Amino acid sequence: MRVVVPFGGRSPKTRLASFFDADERRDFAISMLRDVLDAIVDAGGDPTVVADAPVEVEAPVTVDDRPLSAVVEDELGSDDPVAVVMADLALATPAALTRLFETDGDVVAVPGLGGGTNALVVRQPEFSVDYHGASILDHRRIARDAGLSFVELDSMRLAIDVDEPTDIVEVLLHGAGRSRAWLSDAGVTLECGSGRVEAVRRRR
Ligand SMILES: Nc1nc2c(ncn2[C@@H]2O[C@H](COP(=O)(O)OP(=O)(O)OP(=O)(O)O)[C@@H](O)[C@H]2O)c(=O)[nH]1
Ligand SMILES: C[C@H](OP(=O)(O)O)C(=O)O
Repeated sequence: MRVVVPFGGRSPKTRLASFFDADERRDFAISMLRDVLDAIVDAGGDPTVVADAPVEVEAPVTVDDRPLSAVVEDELGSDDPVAVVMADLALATPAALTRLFETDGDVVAVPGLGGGTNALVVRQPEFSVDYHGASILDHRRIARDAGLSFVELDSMRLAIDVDEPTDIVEVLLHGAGRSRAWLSDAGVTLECGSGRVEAVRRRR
């Protein structure tokens, strides 16, 4: 399946600014992108990165600096199915993505923690995207208004997009690829106190 991977590489992961400076955030974002691309290829997908600035990865990259929804919208609209998988799904595995690609429905969506839409499979050209905010609600409505079936996939590995420091905890707990290694190299570890487990950074 054709898989579009949007990547905002100019100023990524601003919500992690309490942990990482701008260069580090870009480096970490590229590590996650590479993990996601590997998982897509291992799941039999054919990825294209649609980025707002050039980035060197082992997949074709289209550079387009228009807003996210506009660039993804341009990738939809054909009769062939297309998937959209966000670049910050550091826990994505081939098995989780295979399940996504094989789930039936005019539109299959993986809700992200907090209301986003972490992944989509679109099999009907009448669907359109509206990202940001609680986009899962918008995507449900857009599908319903177009008379399309909208199937939501419950997947822990695809529901966690790495936006906030609490998401870093999940990468340290469950991650295996470059993203987890990058965090360890940056001195980020888990701190288990009396409350919820936290990520902390020991600066060197
Ligand atoms: N092509 C493209 N992709 C984007 C853009 N903004 C975000 N993305 C991608 O869309 C997905 C979700 O991004 P967000 O988590 O909302 O944004 P972010 O810039 O990575 O992080 P924040 O600065 O914390 O909002 C990720 O794959 C981003 O790389 C954009 O303007 N253009
Ligand atoms: C782009 C946005 O991502 P989030 O800000 O939820 O990470 C969304 O999924 O609508």
